Amino acid sequence: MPSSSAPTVSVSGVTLSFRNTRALDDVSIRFGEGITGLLGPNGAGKTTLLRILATAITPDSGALTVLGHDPRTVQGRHEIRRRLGYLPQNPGFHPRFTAFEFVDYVAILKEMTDRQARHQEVRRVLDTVGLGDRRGKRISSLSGGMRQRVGLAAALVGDPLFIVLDEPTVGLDPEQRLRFRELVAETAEGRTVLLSTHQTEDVAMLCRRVAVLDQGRVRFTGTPAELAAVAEGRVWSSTERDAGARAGWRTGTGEFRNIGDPPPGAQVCAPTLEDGYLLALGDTSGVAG
Ligand SMILES: Nc1ncnc2c1ncn2[C@@H]1O[C@H](COP(=O)(O)OP(=O)(O)OP(=O)(O)O)[C@@H](O)[C@H]1O
Repeated sequence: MPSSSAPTVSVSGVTLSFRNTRALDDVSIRFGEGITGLLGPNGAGKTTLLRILATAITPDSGALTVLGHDPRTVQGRHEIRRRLGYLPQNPGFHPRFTAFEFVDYVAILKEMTDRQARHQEVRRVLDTVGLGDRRGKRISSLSGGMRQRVGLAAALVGDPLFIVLDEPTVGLDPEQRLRFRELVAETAEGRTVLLSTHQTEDVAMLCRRVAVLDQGRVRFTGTPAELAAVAEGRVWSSTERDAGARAGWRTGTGEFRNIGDPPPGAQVCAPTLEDGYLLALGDTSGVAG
């Protein structure tokens, strides 16, 4: 994916299967500094791609570099891990850990051996995510939004250059989502962030670039505005459900919003990112870039 800055992550022809499931099929994507959104429905392969980039698993074939290092080599994996912040979908918090203990534990795994410097860093990242005054609280006693912030703090420890966030806004209420997005936007400065989500709102509000993944394949890469433009002239309203539409749904006004190829004389509407995303799913004609 072209970017205004040089790509820091480059994935080329990556394929990975789990038994009979091809989770990723010839995936190529490049991105640089700033936040790139990885949008896709459940089972699209987002987590699998993130886990590969986080050096947790290795693809069956294809090439990739992260910050100039190849995760297929031992040395490359080591170099990437030293510069990586990873918030997995289920961070596996030990419920009896306090926020401080959990982030400290992650800092130890990141080889921060100087206890005093490490504790200072743990306090810094907990302050960054607004949990400085809760650091002694057990994770089991924190709200979902606060737990996600503990996860983000753990991803930020050690000041990583590449941050991977796997569906970080799932389960958050609208206010928590806003707060979390703000935090991610602030921490993305000067870093490469890859954020997987199935919420187009996350992408619209946060991302400089976006890739759509569906059934293990890249269906689109570009800017959020370019993704919305995929639906230009392909969204129309009608009073009855339009059987010829690829998809249609009733809106708050009682009218139907349809996407696909509009019939002659249709009342065409301005497209949204969501329309572009829905059209990009499973539709590669003139879309993948
Ligand atoms: N460890 C595994 N063993 C077997 N199949 C797997 C494994 N991990 C993922 N898959 C399968 O690979 C496909 C892609 O899964 P993946 O979790 O990467 O998708 P996703 O886009 O992250 O979905 P979700 O939004 O539901 O997390 C799915 O069909 C999934 O069932």
